[in-house]
Amino acid sequence: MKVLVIGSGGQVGCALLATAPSAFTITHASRAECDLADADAVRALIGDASPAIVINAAAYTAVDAAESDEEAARAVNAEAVANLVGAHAGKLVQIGTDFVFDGSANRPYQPDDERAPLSVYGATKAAGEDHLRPTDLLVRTSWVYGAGGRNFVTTMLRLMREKDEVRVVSDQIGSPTWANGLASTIWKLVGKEAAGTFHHSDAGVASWYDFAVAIQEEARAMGLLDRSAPIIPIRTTNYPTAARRPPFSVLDSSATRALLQDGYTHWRLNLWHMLREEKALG
Ligand SMILES: NC(=O)C1=CN([C@@H]2O[C@H](COP(=O)(O)OP(=O)(O)OC[C@H]3O[C@@H](n4cnc5c(N)ncnc54)[C@H](OP(=O)(O)O)[C@@H]3O)[C@@H](O)[C@H]2O)C=CC1
Ligand SMILES: Cc1cn([C@H]2C[C@H](O)[C@@H](COP(=O)(O)OP(=O)(O)O[C@H]3O[C@@H](C)C(=O)[C@@H](O)[C@H]3O)O2)c(=O)[nH]c1=O
Repeated sequence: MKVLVIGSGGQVGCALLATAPSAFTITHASRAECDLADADAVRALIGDASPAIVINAAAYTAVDAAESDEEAARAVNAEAVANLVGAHAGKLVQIGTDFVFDGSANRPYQPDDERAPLSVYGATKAAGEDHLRPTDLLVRTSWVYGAGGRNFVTTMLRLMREKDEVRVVSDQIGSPTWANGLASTIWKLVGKEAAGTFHHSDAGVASWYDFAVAIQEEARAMGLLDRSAPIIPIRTTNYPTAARRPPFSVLDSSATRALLQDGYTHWRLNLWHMLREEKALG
């Protein structure tokens, strides 16, 4: 079966290419090959590739920059999804975010829970979800990181090498998720011909502070960091950002796990796997 992976230069796009099962014939396109905001370019790409399934891993993911760049964020996160649906009669697989929720829940978010995004990024991603058809597949995930990508883990490793101390918010709770595990779940859902909305996050919850502490501990243990910087827990109000973020955005992935009949992997174990890959990249 022919699958076109769009956004192949991003961290999830790379992970999808790295984990693609041999049963699928993969073609892929990066931003340089197709600007998703250009409806004609999208039509041409899909016409040339003639895939059965399109996986869209491209997005405007700069959460703070989106607050002052709404048009560009909407073009990629929402209008491009409409362009893809318009150009492709077969299944579209779209990747969604925990940031469509406002974080006021006192239990993990279910796929059909009400969305109430706090940020432009979250709002434009929610608008993108609204373009999907019942036959399409939406996989929402959270706090994604992959080796070689731009993400919280690689930012922390840099700050821990450069700074005398690192201050990290301890009052935003979520589930860090390894891009490779997410990609494997997407391929399994595609293999099962799943449609509708599914959640996939790694098991366990953490604050960004907890995550930073684990990153330093694991990176020190495997020799990826040769010094430790004090990590100071702070409140969100003491780390002002352009975008508001949900204080609690844990996703309930149990329906996904039940359908796939596979287990959860704890985020800390997947962090170790990612750091091993990061070390191998040098
Ligand atoms: N990162 C995270 O924590 C989370 C991500 N997600 C979702 O997962 C998906 C993948 O994210 P992730 O891999 O982390 O993000 P990345 O930022 O690593 O990758 C996104 C890719 O999209 C490309 N892109 C941006 N604009 C366009 C455009 N106009 N046309 C074509 N390509 C474009 C980027 O290219 P370039 O680099 O050249 O700009 C980049 O290669 C997204 O839908 C995101 O919303 C969901 C939850 C958490
Ligand atoms: C770099 C840094 C960030 N922070 C805070 C800011 C923020 O509240 C939190 C995470 O920061 P980041 O900007 O790295 O991550 P952020 O871009 O908010 O991550 C989000 O990205 C989008 C794409 C998603 O879909 C979400 O699931 C989520 O992963 O940590 C600190 O407290 N100290 C620091 O030194």
